[in-house]
Amino acid sequence: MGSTPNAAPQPEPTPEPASPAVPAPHTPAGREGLAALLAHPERAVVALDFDGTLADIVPDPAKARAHPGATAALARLAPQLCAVAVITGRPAAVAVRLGGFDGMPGLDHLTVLGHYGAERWDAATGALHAPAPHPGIAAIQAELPGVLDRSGVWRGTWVETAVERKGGRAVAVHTRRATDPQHAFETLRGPLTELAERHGLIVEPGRLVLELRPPGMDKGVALADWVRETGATAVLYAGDDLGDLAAFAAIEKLRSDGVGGVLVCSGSNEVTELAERADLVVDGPRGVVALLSSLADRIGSRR
Ligand SMILES: O=P(O)(O)OC[C@H]1O[C@H](O[C@H]2O[C@H](CO)[C@@H](O)[C@H](O)[C@H]2O)[C@H](O)[C@@H](O)[C@@H]1O
Repeated sequence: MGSTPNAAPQPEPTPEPASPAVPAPHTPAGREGLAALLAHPERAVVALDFDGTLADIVPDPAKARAHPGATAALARLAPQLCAVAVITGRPAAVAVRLGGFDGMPGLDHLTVLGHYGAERWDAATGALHAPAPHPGIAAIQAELPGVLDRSGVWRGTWVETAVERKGGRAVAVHTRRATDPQHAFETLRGPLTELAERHGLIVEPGRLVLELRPPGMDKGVALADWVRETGATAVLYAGDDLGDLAAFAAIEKLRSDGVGGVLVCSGSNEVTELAERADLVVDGPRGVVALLSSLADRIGSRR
């Protein structure tokens, strides 16, 4: 048997692209937290914010969706960890729908803590636990048109789409589509704070949004309770907005109690406070997907 003289030369097989390394935190505490997570992933948890972290920011909140690849990356990582959660200002059911989480293989034990932790949805049971609406919300909805009208900050078109009703449990006033979004945000902040306080509510400022919601819960309380419930020895949290600072503070506290922690900022030019406190800054939701994928690859390669 000789070789076939006229056979076309076979191309060299293309090597599998090497999976990118897990990005290194720039702080010693973050490196320690990541080392703890990688040493015992089965005892580690990952929690993520939704808008701006798992989903790109878009002008219409109803049109937000998980960044392409985000849900799949989380689903690949989740079975290798003790637990994963999404902690969001959205109603839990809305985040589940926008994220495409329900029924996603790999996310069968996902927990979604909505309304800053006041609501809870568990993929394992499909059950949604939500408190009764705060009575102040109905009063606010009635007074809000007058307050917005008196502020005089819009040009007639955006105000109809500025109010997000959030299932009757909170009201978010968005200024992203105003003629001058930052000016509208600053002009509305005082009157909306006065309105909220008069009805026993608080104002949660976010990325060109002022949310009027019940007090008594925040992402820090929600994250700390959930981490305690899982018994995790390491936790990574990723967020992008001011509401995520409470979760960062909770991780700093957990670290002082001996739990490894990694603070990840999904970077943007709209909010700088998180980047200043984070152990690792990634390039928005795209960077979060890359981080989740690199963790899934790294942990998976050792099994
Ligand atoms: O905790 P999160 O998951 O970050 O949710 C916080 C608020 O995010 C949403 O608003 C933001 O995303 C919108 C869609 O991209 C964008 O239009 C808006 O400017 C952002 O502030 C959401 O609409 C709010 O209800 C959430 O409370």
